[in-house]
Amino acid sequence: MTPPHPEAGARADVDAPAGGAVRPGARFTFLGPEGTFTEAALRQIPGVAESEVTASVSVISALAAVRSGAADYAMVPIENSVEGGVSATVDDVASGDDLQILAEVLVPISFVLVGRQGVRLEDVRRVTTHTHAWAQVRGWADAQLPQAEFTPAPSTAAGARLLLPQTTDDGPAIPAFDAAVCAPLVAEQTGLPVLAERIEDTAGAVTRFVLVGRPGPLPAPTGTDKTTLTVPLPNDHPGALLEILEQFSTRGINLSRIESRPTGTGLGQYFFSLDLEGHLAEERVQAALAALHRIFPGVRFLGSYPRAVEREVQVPGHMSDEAYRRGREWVRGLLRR
Ligand SMILES: O=C(O)C(=O)Cc1ccccc1
Repeated sequence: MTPPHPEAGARADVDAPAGGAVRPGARFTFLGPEGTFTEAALRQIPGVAESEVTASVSVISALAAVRSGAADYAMVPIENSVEGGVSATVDDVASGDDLQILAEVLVPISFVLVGRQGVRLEDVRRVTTHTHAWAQVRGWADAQLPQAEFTPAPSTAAGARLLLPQTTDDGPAIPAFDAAVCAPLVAEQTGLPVLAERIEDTAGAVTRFVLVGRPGPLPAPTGTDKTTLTVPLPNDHPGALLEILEQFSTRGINLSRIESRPTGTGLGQYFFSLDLEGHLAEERVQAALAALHRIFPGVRFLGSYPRAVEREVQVPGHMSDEAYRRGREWVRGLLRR
């Protein structure tokens, strides 16, 4: 198992009472199979070791299992410090039945190249792995494996398993791939030989994973929280992006991620996926969301949850809950005159 990142951590608590994150006896799923970075993220959630855990073959099927009730929570990758957003996750949570993020987990990422039995580094021609892993080793592969052709796999661990001895009805078959890029743990789990270690182009890369459930009570505010939203961007609304940003800026709300994604309905149709620093329990966050909803009724709330890296949110004095309350009371007083 990948050791926890020094800054990693998730405060979802399986024993948490109502208002806490994860229910006891919950069933979990993750982007599998055994040995993915996503599994390493899931194992950081307290109580998972004693819970029912099943592997899903893709992000989409993990989230579908939560929507259908086949699982209560899914761990999926959402963002990488080198490669950016994981589109399968960002897009899937933005449409269909509502889902809710309950926790985030950071996992440090380092890759090895494993080979099928008997293959040497210089013989590698066909490589497979997850597209996000390939994007993070492309420079190394260009230099060390200039002849190699890349084919995407559903996950790093799924790609590595394609190198194991295969048998068909006609007897043993040579695997379709020579090598795969995966976590060091997968080499231990499968016994596949390691052809090269630490092959990532950028040392210190971190992937952010989210634990997703069906809509329910919010994890309690901790003072170091994040809220995730998606906002459709009407293309007949001049200044729409500026108006979205203004709702946060005028309320002193910092954004920690913002990315645009095509809606898939036609060229020029986009939505924004963003994380803001703060919790829905805070007045300034409520005010920003209410304003966003007036202007963009399609805004979707995807959860408020503790940040993996604790960093107290600095709220300007005039944006505090107390300042909002005083303002409201003053106006009410005027109406009572
Ligand atoms: O394929 C995996 O192991 C995953 O969990 C997805 C992924 C791939 C590459 C970097 C981080 C996460």
